Amino acid sequence: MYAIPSLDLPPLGHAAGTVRLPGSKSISNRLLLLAGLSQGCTTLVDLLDSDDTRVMLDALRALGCRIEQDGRHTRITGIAGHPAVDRADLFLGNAGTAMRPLTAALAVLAAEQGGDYVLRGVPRMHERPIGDLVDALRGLGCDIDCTGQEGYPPLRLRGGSLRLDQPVRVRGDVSSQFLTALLMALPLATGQQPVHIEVQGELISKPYIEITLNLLERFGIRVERQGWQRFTLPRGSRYQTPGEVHVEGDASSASYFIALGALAGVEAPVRIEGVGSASIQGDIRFVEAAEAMGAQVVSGPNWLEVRRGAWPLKAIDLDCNHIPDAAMTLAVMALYADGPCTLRNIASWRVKETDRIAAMAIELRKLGAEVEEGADFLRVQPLRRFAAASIHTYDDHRMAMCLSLAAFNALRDGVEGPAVPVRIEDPKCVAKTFPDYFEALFSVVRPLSVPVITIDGPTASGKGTLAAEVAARLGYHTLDSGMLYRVVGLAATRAGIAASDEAGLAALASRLQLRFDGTRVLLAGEDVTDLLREEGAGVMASQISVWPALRTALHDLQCGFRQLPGLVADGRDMGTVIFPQAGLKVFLTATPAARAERRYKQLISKGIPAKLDDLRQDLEARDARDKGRATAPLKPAGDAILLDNSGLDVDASVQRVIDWWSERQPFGHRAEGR
Ligand SMILES: Nc1ncnc2c1ncn2[C@@H]1O[C@H](COP(=O)(O)OP(=O)(O)OP(=O)(O)O)[C@@H](O)[C@H]1O
Ligand SMILES: Nc1ccn([C@@H]2O[C@H](COP(=O)(O)O)[C@@H](O)[C@H]2O)c(=O)n1
Repeated sequence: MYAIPSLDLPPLGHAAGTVRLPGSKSISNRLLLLAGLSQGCTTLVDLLDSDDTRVMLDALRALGCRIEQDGRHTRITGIAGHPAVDRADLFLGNAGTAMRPLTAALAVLAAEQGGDYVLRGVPRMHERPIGDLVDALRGLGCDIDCTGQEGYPPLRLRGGSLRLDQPVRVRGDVSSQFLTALLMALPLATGQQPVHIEVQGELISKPYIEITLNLLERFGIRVERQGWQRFTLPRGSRYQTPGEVHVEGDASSASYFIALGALAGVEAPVRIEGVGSASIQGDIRFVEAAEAMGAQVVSGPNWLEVRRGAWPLKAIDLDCNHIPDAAMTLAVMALYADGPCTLRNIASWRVKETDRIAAMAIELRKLGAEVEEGADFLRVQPLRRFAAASIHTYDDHRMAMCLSLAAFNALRDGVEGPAVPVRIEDPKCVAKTFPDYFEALFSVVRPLSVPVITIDGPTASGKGTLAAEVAARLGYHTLDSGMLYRVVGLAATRAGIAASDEAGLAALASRLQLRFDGTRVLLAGEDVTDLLREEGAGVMASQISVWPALRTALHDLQCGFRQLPGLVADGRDMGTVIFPQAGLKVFLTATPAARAERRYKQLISKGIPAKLDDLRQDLEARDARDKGRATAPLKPAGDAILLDNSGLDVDASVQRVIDWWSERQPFGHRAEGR
């Protein structure tokens, strides 16, 4: 996950390959609550691991459920309808799928068994209406206080007396989650008689109710329904664990990769695993909308393969009531259409993680699009000239994931102006449902060009430290090229290959069994990181790095580090030889005295004995050899910026480089958090 203030997506090209989806959020949180209320142990396989499921798990633990997690399996021992505590203060973040059903379940439990429960969340959760559910529960006899603003969380649930002679009445035209909450909670009240629910108004998002009914049935609760207006929970309904349940992939999350296939699956399809034609999720019908726009889709029970069909995409005018979450993806696909796209019946977007109609209109306009917004619709004109935009994401995972699709602007035929990057602010908001979304995206797209920053300079000038910090700030990969020469030196010593044997060293380099595990370097499976950092390894590296054949043998390996979303490479010839097209080249220096002093402190702090004078002599000898060699000598690239950090600390050096990089981006000032 990219826990950085913003993530820059360079213009992206064709896509191909396989993505495995995380578990469905809607199914995960429903299953968790049902398992938590059941008697006995339920094993959930492939449960979504995200912010929203974590708050639900925490709440269940607080109520007395035993939870064990082991790889793909989550085992929940339920409370059999009897919480271990009669008081709890539960924090539910911004998870509507936790807040609504827990409100209903705990309100009923508090009324039946006594109790005092507080449910709260992040500030946005306290702006998301829950009044219709509270009214329904109050009508049932539950005692509920809205402790902030009436009709919104936080809520305090403390007792009451259930009145079951009348049907429970709930509005269905704002959010179907209120009905879902009642359906999941009211089996708790069926001890003496059946319980009836009457929906007032036209029920929206019916597919989500179908998921609820399907999962209730797996837990032994057969709801009788008359149309979509009246539901009956039979007398004596009891949650019975089905034992093991597999959580299918998230169909809303699939929408981004379905769109990806429609936009960029040109030479090969994008394969999506975890969800398919047998899905019980309503958002699987996003496939039909994508097909209407021209996508070519083939499917199996739990997989989809999508490739580009019509191009540009075909404009649509669609009632999106049946796919409220996935429909957001259509708003960005509309930029690539052959005419205006109209998405109708999307009023529920206004009460989601943010007001999604307003947010989508604002952000699409930043890209240059003409957008018309109404109370319950959005009309988006296709875009010929994309502007580089810094996309605000409103703490809304779907805004981040949808708008990432704007980075495919170079693929639009007849697009005017240059291909532009897209900046996604607060990219970690995807943690709500798809923590590794950007990693998954990067694994299947081919970039037009991956941004590179090079940092070259003499020994102990701080290149590695600077490169690592800059990369961490930007979410980029790193290449410590000196490490590659060091590892060849170590392998050569072990294999008895002399430092003078150019051909032997080159052959050795091309068959190295190297693996990187975070910052650790594994040579034929052995972790040699600490050995490589020794000064002797640096001196050996400097001796062998003079050989052109060895440098050639390592060339492609180094280029392979250039991966999305970007690379910071440090060494001696990064800017001059390996990445001559880098977007920013820094030549980092410091006085020999400063460098020797730093290296001395570095070694001493690791408990390695060292003498300052010897270190200075060694590094000056190494500099001379690196500068004096015929091939790829140490020198600044013609277009490098010189940075002498003798008097700058690490933070100041990092800030300089970030500022230089930001100046070269088309977004204005870098977003530094919100
Ligand atoms: N600006 C700085 N001010 C003070 N100390 C620094 C600065 N930059 C780096 N250092 C320290 O200097 C030491 C050497 O830094 P680092 O290992 O990053 O250098 P390097 O140029 O990558 O070295 P080498 O070429 O040997 O790989 C480290 O202990 C690091 O913390
Ligand atoms: N791009 C590079 C990087 C390093 N070298 C040689 O390796 C030696 C060790 O490098 P460190 O950065 O890890 O200290 C260095 O002295 C160079 O001789 C190189 O040639 N090209």
